[in-house]
Amino acid sequence: MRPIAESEFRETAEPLALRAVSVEVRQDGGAPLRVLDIPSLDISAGARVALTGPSGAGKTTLLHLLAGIGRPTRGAIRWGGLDLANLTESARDRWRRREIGLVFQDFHLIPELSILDNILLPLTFGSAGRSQNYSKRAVALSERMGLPDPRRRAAVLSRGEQQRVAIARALLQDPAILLADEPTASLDATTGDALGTLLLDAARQRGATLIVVTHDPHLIARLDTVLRIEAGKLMETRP
Ligand SMILES: Nc1ncnc2c1ncn2[C@@H]1O[C@H](COP(=O)(O)OP(=O)(O)OP(=O)(O)O)[C@@H](O)[C@H]1O
Repeated sequence: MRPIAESEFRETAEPLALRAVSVEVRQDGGAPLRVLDIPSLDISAGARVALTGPSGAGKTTLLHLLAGIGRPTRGAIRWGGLDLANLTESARDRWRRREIGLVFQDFHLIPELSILDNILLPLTFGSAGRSQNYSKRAVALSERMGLPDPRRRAAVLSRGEQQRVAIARALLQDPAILLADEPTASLDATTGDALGTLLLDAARQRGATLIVVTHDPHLIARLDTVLRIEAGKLMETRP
């Protein structure tokens, strides 16, 4: 375990390599249950990847590992030269804030805060500060997402609107890595397609790596690679 130097943060996307990664959990003190088992996985920098598979297969577990949320029981998760499994929790937190735009399955919004303040939330924890530029960018993102008045509280938003706030927040700092857990799940087909376009455009313009957990066939068809997980194992890949 070691701290991380600021010089190790990257401005450009890096290839991803998993080696002998497994995750085991213990339920009610019973025997360890292996929920993820990936001998090897390589994803090139700037790739646009769909991660699919049945409920409980391990998709969210994998996405969280890639974001440095938790560590694998065994194995290496390397973004470029940086192995997340070797970092302390606080180093992983700082790395995530700098490098990752993450859309959680359950959004992680703060209900009492406005749309705008939720979009700006990552700056509260980072060193970037809440500059005028970011406020302008947050308002612009909110508009592009078709959200209502950005002063409205998150508590009163529909699920689909909350999902759009979560996506706007992930795009705020123009990250080199975009990870999204079912980002179109709460949306009708038209809005889902529009948000898919926003995510894909954001990734393309930035040259970011985009990895999306999704069951949405329209979104899957627009991504370059499909990874399928069943019972914690990678089953097939396209192309
Ligand atoms: N901390 C934990 N303790 C016990 N079981 C866990 C833990 N974390 C994950 N699991 C189990 O690991 C499996 C994979 O969960 P995960 O949330 O990654 O699945 P998923 O493919 O994202 O499912 P869904 O599509 O329903 O969101 C599930 O069976 C889940 O119950």
